Amino acid sequence: MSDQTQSTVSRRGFLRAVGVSGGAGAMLATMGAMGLAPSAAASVTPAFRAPERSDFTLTGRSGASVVVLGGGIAGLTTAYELGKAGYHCTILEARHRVGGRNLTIRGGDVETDLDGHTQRAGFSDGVYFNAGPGRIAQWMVTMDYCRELGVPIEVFTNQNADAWIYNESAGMTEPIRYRTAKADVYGYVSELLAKATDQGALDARLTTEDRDRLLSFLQSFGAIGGRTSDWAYTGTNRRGFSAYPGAGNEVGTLLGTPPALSDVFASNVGRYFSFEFGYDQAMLMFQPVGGMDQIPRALAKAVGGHRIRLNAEVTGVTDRGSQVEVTYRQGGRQSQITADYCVAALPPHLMARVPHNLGAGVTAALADFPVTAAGKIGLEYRSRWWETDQRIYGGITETDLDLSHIWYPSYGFHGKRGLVVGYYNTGANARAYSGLTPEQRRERAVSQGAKIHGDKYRSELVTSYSHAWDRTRYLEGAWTSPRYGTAGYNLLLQPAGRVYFAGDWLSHEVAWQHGAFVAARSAVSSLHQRVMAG
Ligand SMILES: Cc1cc2nc3c(=O)[nH]c(=O)nc-3n(C[C@H](O)[C@H](O)[C@H](O)COP(=O)(O)OP(=O)(O)OC[C@H]3O[C@@H](n4cnc5c(N)ncnc54)[C@H](O)[C@@H]3O)c2cc1C
Ligand SMILES: CC(C)CC(=O)C(=O)O
Repeated sequence: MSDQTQSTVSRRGFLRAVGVSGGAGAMLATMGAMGLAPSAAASVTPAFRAPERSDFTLTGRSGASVVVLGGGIAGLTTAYELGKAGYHCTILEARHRVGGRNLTIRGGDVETDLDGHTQRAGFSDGVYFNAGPGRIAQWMVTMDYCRELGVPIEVFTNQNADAWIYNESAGMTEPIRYRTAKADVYGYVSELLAKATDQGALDARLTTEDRDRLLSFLQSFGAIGGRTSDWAYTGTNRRGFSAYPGAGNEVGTLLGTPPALSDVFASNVGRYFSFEFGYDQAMLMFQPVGGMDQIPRALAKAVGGHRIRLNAEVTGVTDRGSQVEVTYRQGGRQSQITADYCVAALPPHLMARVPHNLGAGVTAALADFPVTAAGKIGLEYRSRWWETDQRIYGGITETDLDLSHIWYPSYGFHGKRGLVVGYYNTGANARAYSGLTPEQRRERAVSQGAKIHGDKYRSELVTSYSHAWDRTRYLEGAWTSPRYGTAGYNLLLQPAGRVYFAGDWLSHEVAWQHGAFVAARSAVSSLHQRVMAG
């Protein structure tokens, strides 16, 4: 999904979550962001409460049997929650490990993709690479599962004033720090708006009181001069220093004067600023200590290893009326399992290919989820030069290169080695990388990243591992774009006979584990209600 779509959806989602709709909500959010007087807002604003802890329990117990297809977050959660209520669940997972897209790569891990490229990760002890999910927002139910399952968490730095922005297509030859880019963009935008306001251009929209409040807000927001200096932006220490202030009379050396207004806008650095406003990407964000796969590992432990069959590829689903029969291939042999119910938690485009007797409408609906490609590379370095030489401790560098984003680790600060995510891209950029060999991907990522970070980006590199989600067997994509509101989407929210569906693709939080958790809860609730009704 595009950044624009993402942020539009994000804002709408936020307002809906706090029970504010339409123009009033937008106005209040804008006023809040501007720090304007809340007097009018207070009378119409419901309390802006954070979502409370969201633990889940089914009321009543059952000994019914359930076969769960897929051991990703949704499949594991299904078995975990039903298991708490007494059900007998068996998970069939095609891969050699649970977790699905929640995949953490460590030294010694071996993965072969659909093109036959085999990679054995050579990462050092203690170094890991989250090839799929990397961050969790505070409000997400994922946090509740971490708490309930005893998975320790730590802050994931999703935004860093000292990380870089690099827009090669705008003619930049040097990266610029986020803090510098922000100071200049906010400064010039504030200057323009203050001038327009003061010259009366907005009088139809503003009362005299509004105008004064807006001008006062802009002065502090953009660090601009006052009326006597025509609200000019001339730079500020928010841009940073080339030599930071020190002892005695060392006042420091400011990072020069800002480029001209027109050059700042031409550099297009401002396109990245809205990211951190997203309700799903705003700091603080979190990650499990030791790797994202601590979540599926903990779920699998709670479910019980004896209930999980790995390397078990589902090959058929037949609803027999009073039971469901599932065939699967494991160790070169076809096997069969029969249960009272089935929860299918496979990616929809793959479930569509599994032979079944649930009807052509179900197949058509499952096949109607457009799939997005995404890819990441983990680059292990023998030194943490981004911390020692560039003073970047976590966070993300944004670029218009085809590598898109570079992530610095949010763990192991000041350690000996560390892992940088050298690209995290989607769509056409991801497909361009997934069509390469792992060696070619690494070369492309390193030669691009070196434009921003210099020679050490290559010379300090020890080893790498890249993951192409569209070329990953049993997943064949990073996430889908559901066609919400269509008959097909709604059909899959209902059981097809004794078969229920679950996965992030049946939620409004696609591409987030939160979506997989809540979709599993929904399927489980619906199944349990039916069982309890007898
Ligand atoms: C690059 C990337 C970045 C992401 N970033 C984040 C993030 O920062 N934070 C976040 O919370 N989420 C993130 N996500 C999304 C998150 O990974 C998913 O929402 C979540 O893991 C989906 O879980 P699921 O159980 O619905 O599906 P899946 O993980 O797709 O599980 C489906 C399972 O079915 C199995 N399967 C497939 N075919 C068969 C078969 N025939 N028989 C048996 N089993 C089969 C698969 O092996 C898999 O285990 C990201 C995803 C990607 C790819
Ligand atoms: C497209 C994003 C929403 C995927 C994701 O969950 C993430 O990288 O944070």
